[in-house]
Amino acid sequence: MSDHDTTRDPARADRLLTPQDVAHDYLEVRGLRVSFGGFVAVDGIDLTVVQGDLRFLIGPNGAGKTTVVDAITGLTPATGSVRFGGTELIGRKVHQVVRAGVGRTFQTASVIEGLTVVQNLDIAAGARRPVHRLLRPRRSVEVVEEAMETVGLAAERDRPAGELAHGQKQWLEIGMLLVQDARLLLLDEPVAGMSQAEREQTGELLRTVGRRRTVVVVEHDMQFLRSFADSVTVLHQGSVLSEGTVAEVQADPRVIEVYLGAPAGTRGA
Ligand SMILES: Nc1ncnc2c1ncn2[C@@H]1O[C@H](COP(=O)(O)OP(=O)(O)OP(=O)(O)O)[C@@H](O)[C@H]1O
Repeated sequence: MSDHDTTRDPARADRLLTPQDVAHDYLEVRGLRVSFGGFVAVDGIDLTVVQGDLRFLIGPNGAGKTTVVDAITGLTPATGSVRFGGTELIGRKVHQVVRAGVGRTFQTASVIEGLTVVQNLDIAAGARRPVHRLLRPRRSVEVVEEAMETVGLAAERDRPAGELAHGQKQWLEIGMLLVQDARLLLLDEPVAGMSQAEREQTGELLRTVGRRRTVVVVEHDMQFLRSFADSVTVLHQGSVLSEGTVAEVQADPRVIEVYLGAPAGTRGA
């Protein structure tokens, strides 16, 4: 764990889930296809991600990374199959995908700036709570407290989210996914704009969270990827170009040609 990481309690992240929650969890994408008008943005992608394998999704600008996340989460119509926890997600509405245990963050944090950390988490906890659990606030309080510890924001609980540092807002968003019982987390450029110290803390947080959840990280930051990725999928022009460990992918001539060898600006770094 990083030197900066004094407030997190990894055991708490695990206590948010029961063994039954995670028994069948893995993401299985088959033949995923998305087209906008006549333009095919995602062209028949296969992707399998298991719990405990911190997967990074990389590729040049326009490769289709965000569109894949949009398709999995129901924001963009798609064909093919996306299964998580035994549930088919294609054709489901956004709120149904959330109920199936899938959560995402966006490139720009979407916390409610005028509300405090704890209020943001409370709202997120309520969003997915089934009606029969609305009458059980104590469990919700516990879940919120545990999530706050996990993401290292317990000391900031009563601060308005708008006053948080950039990195802290991203951690709050991840906390909001934890209280929603998200078991598949899809994170779009979580360390963009962060300081080095914040990146390290975020990496450690993702490791902790990813131990018992399925986590996919869309990221351009190669240093961050080298430090924290367990495995990598490289997209190019809507298809999977390469997949493997960081070392395997970095040594793949096709990846060097279209991505790693490209000027940093075209990688969106
Ligand atoms: N709503 C849309 N309508 C039309 N084309 C779109 C739409 N959304 C994305 N695209 C196109 O689909 C392709 C894939 O875009 P996407 O945003 O998924 O790429 P990306 O790999 O996430 O890129 P970046 O690294 O720049 O975020 C691009 O050519 C993009 O212009």
